[in-house]
Amino acid sequence: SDSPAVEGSWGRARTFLHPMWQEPLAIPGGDRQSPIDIVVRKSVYDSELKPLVTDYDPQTCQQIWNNGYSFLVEYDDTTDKSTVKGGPLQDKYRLCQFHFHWGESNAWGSEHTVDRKLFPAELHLVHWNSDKYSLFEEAVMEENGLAVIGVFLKVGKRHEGLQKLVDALPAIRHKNSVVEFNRFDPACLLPSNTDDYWTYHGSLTTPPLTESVTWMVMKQHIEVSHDQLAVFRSLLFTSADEEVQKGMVNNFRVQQSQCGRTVRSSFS
Ligand SMILES: CCCCCOc1ccc(S(N)(=O)=O)cc1
Ligand SMILES: [Zn+2]
Repeated sequence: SDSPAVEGSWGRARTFLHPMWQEPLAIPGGDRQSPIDIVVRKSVYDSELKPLVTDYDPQTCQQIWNNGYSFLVEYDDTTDKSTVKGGPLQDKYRLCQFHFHWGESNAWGSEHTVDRKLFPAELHLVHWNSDKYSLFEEAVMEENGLAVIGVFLKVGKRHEGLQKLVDALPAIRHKNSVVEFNRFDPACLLPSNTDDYWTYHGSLTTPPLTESVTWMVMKQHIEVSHDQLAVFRSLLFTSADEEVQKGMVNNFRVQQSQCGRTVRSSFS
């Protein structure tokens, strides 16, 4: 059927499969898709990997909006004001947005896993190669066009820096709602140690799924409170005019095969 609601394999119960998560049949190339399970003992320590250097300007924060898959905090990427370099990167990459993926319960929600360990949520800080390209939309199609920092979230103490963002979410409950959001420093969402990470070549985890991403997944997680995550789950996939409202949960992609790729670690 073409409706997003599909018959669950258990008969009567109906599961809502968000249109985006009906995996496409053919993917361009398709041998470096994301997310994957990071098998720690198979990762290879690379002493040439440098520490990550992030330089974010909170003034470049512009808006926060619900795009029907997640909520995005968008930054002004018309200049090199908020950037990442170093690590596995040869060039400088400009921050354009960050967003999260989470589950309906604290038992799952992350896109990447570490030795099959699931986290309740995962933060993605999305950057594009401004040394080689002039627009995100251009870089998204290119081999080394994007660099995404992944940070795992665990349930624990309240994250004071996150709260400003959590307080803005009720205003963007529905798909396509936007509110102005300024002066947010994404560095507050990074773990204290950003020297230890895994890196591999992969793809976007939502359409267009292009294989243009250098992934840098932080070894150290950050902690957020149960209540803060509950507000993420109060968002909706659907716009205000839709007859059936669907809670924005489980907005993660199924894991993809490693296809012989090597995951490198910056730590031994
Ligand atoms: C040409 C427009 C493309 C819009 C889509 O952009 C994305 C999609 C996924 C990711 S993720 N989950 O892999 O970090 C980052 C950015
Ligand atoms: Zn993402």
